[in-house]
Amino acid sequence: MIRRIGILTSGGDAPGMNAAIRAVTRVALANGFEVMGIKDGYRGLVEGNYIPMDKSTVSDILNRGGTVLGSARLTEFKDLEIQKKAVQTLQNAKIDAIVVIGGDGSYRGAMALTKLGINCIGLPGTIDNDIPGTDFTIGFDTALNTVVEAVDKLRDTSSSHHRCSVVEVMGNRCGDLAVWAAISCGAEIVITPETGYDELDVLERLRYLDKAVKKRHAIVVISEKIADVDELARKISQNTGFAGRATVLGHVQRGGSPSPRDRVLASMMGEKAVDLLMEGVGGHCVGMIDNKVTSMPIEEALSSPRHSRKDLYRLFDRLV
Ligand SMILES: Nc1ncnc2c1ncn2[C@@H]1O[C@H](COP(=O)(O)OP(=O)(O)OP(=O)(O)O)[C@@H](O)[C@H]1O
Ligand SMILES: O=P(O)(O)OC[C@H]1O[C@](O)(CO)[C@@H](O)[C@@H]1O
Ligand SMILES: [Mg+2]
Repeated sequence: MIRRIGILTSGGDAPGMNAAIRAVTRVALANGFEVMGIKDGYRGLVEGNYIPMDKSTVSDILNRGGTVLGSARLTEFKDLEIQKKAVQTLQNAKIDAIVVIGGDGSYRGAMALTKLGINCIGLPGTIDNDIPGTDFTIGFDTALNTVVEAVDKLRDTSSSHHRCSVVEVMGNRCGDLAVWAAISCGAEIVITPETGYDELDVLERLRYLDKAVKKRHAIVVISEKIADVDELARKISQNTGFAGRATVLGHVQRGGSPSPRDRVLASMMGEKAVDLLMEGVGGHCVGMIDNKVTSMPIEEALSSPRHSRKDLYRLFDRLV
């Protein structure tokens, strides 16, 4: 019988994590559970850094970016001995179950704890949209809005100066932020882990857009960890009619007030997490698939292939 539920946020923070914390807390309290907030992800969990949560603790956080519980990366949490220590600390604090809000790495920690007897439910909180088992992660929509706003602004100035803006977006080896932004902004080129990267092709295409199509500007949206964007911008200036400029959007993409869509997604997922724990389920993650809140074992989610994005890339190609 579960009496006290813990909540933690782990990995890179994402807008909407607070909405999830609020939903888990309020639904759990309404069902008669006690709730403890665990600070700074698995680090706070191991150190016993816990705070009691009541209804007012989660007031005024729905609209706030980041995570009020703090987040961290603790590599040592992969170690079985550390996990056992964490379980002991949780038992001392009488925490019987945990909702883990984070990415795939955080899910693995949740799976490990469940195997050691603490039922955990994972909620997908990351701007990268790189977690299998859900169509959308909490934070993706807000980050996409941030990227689109920035690219729209870059387009204005690029157009005035006959420039090509190379915009690097996050994604941690997942191209979703880049391709969704590229479609939303009418970018000329998108480069992601899915498209691959050939510098000569990019330069040739830009020369064509300049000379044949007579574009006043060009936008290249590129996922992080693929190329040195300053170097690419230099090559564009040297080898095409555009002056190249690179912008790395960086951590600005992780902040900001969550979009209504992320708030609702997080709230629905938070509710589902508590429902699952009440049913005695552990080691599952919550997802939104075809507009329905679902759940599946974390193991299954992490081993299933990601949905194909072919349709999105085909659409992009047909629109340029
Ligand atoms: N295999 C694992 N076993 C146990 N714990 C893990 C494992 N992998 C990661 N973790 C824990 O989860 C934390 C977060 O993982 P990671 O840094 O991969 O981020 P994430 O949850 O994938 O989020 P994001 O990628 O969006 O930033 C790690 O610092 C570690 O504490
Ligand atoms: O905040 P950090 O540790 O620099 O991590 C950055 C990484 O985290 C994310 O923002 C979220 O996973 C990735 O997009 C990015 O690669
Ligand atoms: Mg990850």
